[in-house]
Amino acid sequence: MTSKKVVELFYDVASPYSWLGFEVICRYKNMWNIDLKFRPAFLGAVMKGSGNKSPTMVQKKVLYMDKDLNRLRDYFNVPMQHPADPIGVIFKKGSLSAMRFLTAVQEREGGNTKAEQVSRELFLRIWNEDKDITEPGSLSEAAVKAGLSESEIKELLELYTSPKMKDKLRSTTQDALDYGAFGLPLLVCHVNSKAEVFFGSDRFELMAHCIGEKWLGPQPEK
Ligand SMILES: N[C@@H](CCC(=O)N[C@@H](CS)C(=O)NCC(=O)O)C(=O)O
Repeated sequence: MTSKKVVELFYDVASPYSWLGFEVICRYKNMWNIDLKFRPAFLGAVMKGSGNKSPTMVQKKVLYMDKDLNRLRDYFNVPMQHPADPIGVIFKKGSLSAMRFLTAVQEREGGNTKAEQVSRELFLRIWNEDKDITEPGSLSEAAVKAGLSESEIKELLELYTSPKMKDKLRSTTQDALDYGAFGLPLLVCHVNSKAEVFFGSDRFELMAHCIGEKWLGPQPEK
């Protein structure tokens, strides 16, 4: 049996395209011979660190993205709805607490299962239910829906604001920048000791080609 290729997914729940990339790679994680590693990162710091500017600074990009995301919702079968105030949600409230919380979930678990469930609940809160993701009560609601126990959640609420989790999120974000990130999602495939880096949720076909796997579209089981 050939060894599994490591694929890292850098994502932020404030990024709708990250949600699309996240759901697609989750659908393929057991179909492809890959070892998927979630890398919760902070988009604001990726933008700043790379000298990029948010696409929302350009009115025509905003109008295009609005249409693009509506089309992609059906194509990817991801239940995305725009929040009433996207700028307030993404920039004023932001995702720093949520990404620290996810960092803590992953650190505590040492694996992917709970991180996957809590990530999905946070994506749903912001991009489907138009609900807060900044307050401890909101993070805890997402964790309850993801099936975490009361005692796990209590521990996570103590852990996520710790210097250790802040440093961990910072270093993951730095890893993304070191791979050349200027936005998210970022997929990094390790092939023959080389890192192949893909930006966006629209590069899976090429990525599959590079790792020698078959691309069956964003809904492979349909
Ligand atoms: N074409 C990509 C676009 C991804 C994208 O626009 N991501 C945003 C965050 S939601 C970003 O980081 N943009 C930076 C840029 O476009 O320079 C896709 O379909 O996934």
